Amino acid sequence: MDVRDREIRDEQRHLDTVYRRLAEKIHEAEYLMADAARRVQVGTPGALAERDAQVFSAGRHLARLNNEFEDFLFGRIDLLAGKDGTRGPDGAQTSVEPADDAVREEGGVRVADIAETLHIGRLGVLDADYVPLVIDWRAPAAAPFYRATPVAPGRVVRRRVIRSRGRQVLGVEDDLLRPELRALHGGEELPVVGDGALMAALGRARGHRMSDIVASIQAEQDEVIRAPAGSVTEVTGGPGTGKTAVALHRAAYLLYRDRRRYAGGILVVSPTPLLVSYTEGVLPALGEEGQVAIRALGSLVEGAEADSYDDQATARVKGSAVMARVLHRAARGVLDAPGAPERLRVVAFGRRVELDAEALGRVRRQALSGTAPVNLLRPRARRLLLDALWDAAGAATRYEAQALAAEAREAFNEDIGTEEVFQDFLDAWWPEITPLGVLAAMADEQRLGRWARRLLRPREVRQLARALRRVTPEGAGLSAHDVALLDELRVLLGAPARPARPREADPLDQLTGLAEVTTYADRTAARREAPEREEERTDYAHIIVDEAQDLTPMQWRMVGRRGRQATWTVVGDPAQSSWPAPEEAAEEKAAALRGRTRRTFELTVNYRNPAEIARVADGVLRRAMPGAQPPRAVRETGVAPRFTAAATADALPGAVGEEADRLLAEVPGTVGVVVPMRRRAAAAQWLAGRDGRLVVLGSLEAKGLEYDATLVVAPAEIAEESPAGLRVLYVALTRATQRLSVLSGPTDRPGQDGVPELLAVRPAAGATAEAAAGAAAGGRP
Ligand SMILES: Nc1ncnc2c1ncn2[C@@H]1O[C@H](COP(=O)(O)OP(=O)(O)OP(=O)(O)O)[C@@H](O)[C@H]1O
Repeated sequence: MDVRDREIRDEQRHLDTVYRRLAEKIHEAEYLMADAARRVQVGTPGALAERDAQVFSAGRHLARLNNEFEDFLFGRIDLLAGKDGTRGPDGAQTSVEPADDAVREEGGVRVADIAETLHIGRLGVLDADYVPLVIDWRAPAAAPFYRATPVAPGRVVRRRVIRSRGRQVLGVEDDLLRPELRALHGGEELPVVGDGALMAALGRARGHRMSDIVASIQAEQDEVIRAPAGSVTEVTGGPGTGKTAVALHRAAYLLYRDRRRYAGGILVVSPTPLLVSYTEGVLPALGEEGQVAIRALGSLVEGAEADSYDDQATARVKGSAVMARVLHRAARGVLDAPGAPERLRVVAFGRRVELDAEALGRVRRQALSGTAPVNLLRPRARRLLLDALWDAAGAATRYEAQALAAEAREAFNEDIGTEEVFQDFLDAWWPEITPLGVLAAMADEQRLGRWARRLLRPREVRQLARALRRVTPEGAGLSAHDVALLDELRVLLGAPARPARPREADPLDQLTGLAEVTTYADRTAARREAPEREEERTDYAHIIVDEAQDLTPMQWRMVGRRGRQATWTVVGDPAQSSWPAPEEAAEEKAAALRGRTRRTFELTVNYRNPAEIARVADGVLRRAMPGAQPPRAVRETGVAPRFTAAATADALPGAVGEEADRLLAEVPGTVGVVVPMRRRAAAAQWLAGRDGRLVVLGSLEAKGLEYDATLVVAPAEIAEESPAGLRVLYVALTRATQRLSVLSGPTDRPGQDGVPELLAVRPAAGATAEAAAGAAAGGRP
């Protein structure tokens, strides 16, 4: 048996022990649940509360244990003795530095004994004597697995990544962090097997779901994941540096550190529904089923769901901060609807009393003064109308005695206020306004023009009104930018009564037969929560914003409302921004983060793109943002990107089909075809009926996603779609993990080598001619 097989066999033994222990724990949890169920009949509140606590913790535990993990156990570290030998609650030594006598000299060789071996997995498991069989990856004792480097190894001698599926160990890969030592484990030399666990992970085929990176988190990423939750953790880094992966692992880490505070209270904001479905599986794989809300920007408002896209010019108008002022005027002005009643007539004191348009206008203005939400001002408007009628009736002069006047006034309010004529008038003159109702009113160019006076240009008014005409009264045809407007309007109008919020997913719900057993805690919580359901949820404890560079000012306002008390993790890359006015967004971002202190991190290594692809993308980055530093690609595949061309628009469908088929044949996993937004629907037809591994995307939809192979179609058109077009093209070019193919369209002007003009590598400032020539060679077919 060779060393590798022997090591695999040893790890298999350990995994078997772990599963035996897990089976015992599952058995225990089931017993506790059954026991609790038997006590359902006992009625005292104390007994109920105790039973509920027991059901809850047993249920949680059972749900997590039953979670089918692909690789429950994935790591191991072999450590020298710690400096002071103290142990933490998980049984592992806490000291990061080795003991002074951990290493000894023997005949000129430095020798050390392994004093502690820790296995790292998705959950912590103790044996019956409280000795750790597996350490949870988020526990402090697991940090050296991710942090140790040959420069700063701490106590770690060997780091091992264990590849397993279900209950079977498939392989091991070791890194030796203290190669200068002769390390002994149980008197025998510590073997080292294989290399490149990280490279193996990076090279694997991609599916339609993102995988977790728990077995190969790198040191700079681990620092972000475990950063203390205070204030704002801000992470920048180029494409493929793991920002999204790190953000999701951070959510799992925060839950582990302080579940009481964060359970159900973490919101992850993603730019598109595509990215939401791509990333959705990561947290369940980390054992955090249903604990975190991942939402697209277009799905943040309950009852509204974005299902269409704006062109860039319209998006610019809708996203701009000035919209907040336009909406403020619209929310108030919308009451002056065409056809609204212009006169109020009632009978008081036996004669007719009337308020004309002018008087009504005065009452309206008075009612609307200040900033209170319009729908909440109706009672005030009603009161002011009655005041105006009372005055118009000359009633004040009829009563000399004050007490008499007050009494008469009360009777007047009662009589007139309950009269049908008055109530009908109030309903028509001050109806309850919905956010969608205001958007519909804004689709009228004339009215919008009034509300946008001196805020928007006539061309922008026309554009905005036209775009809003697409939205139906039921809310179909909304874009993600409209949803931010709706959110703003909800605040300006005052939230109308909403359907009850669905209960947070609870691990207990996953247990068969328990969904119908409500617990004491549930019942009291439901009672406590009832009044809050009327309002929009604004109480997330932590908000994670992915692709933060793309949030418009209006979107920052929307997201900010959901985290007034929250701590934040904000990840993004300015070089990938498709929003053309970053300074404007920075202001609203600062307001959303409420001046909290920021801790910034930068990720520098591109784990997605092979160097050959990164070189082509970097050329575009230099055009898009001169001086920006691209991340460092760590892999080479030896395959250069391919450049082909369709000289005319007619040739495009055939060329796209041909190239897509070629890529499907070349890679085992997914193929993404990125086309200019306006060609999205057509391209889907060109490629209809192909393998399910193939996905067609508009340029703006590619954000955050990745594919084994990417075909970028008509790069010049993508670059010309908007002022931020070059950055959008940069995004498209950085999606592939294996192959990149670029198909020139009619406006691309490819050179002799087939490389479109935009992608031809220009020398970087200060670079030598040879270096530039070398880079260009990498980009040739
Ligand atoms: N430490 C790691 N081990 C294995 N794979 C990793 C690691 N870090 C990142 N990756 C992989 O690299 C790819 C890119 O990660 P991710 O999508 O999180 O990057 P990103 O910075 O969000 O990129 P973009 O800015 O382009 O959206 C993913 O496939 C991810 O699984």
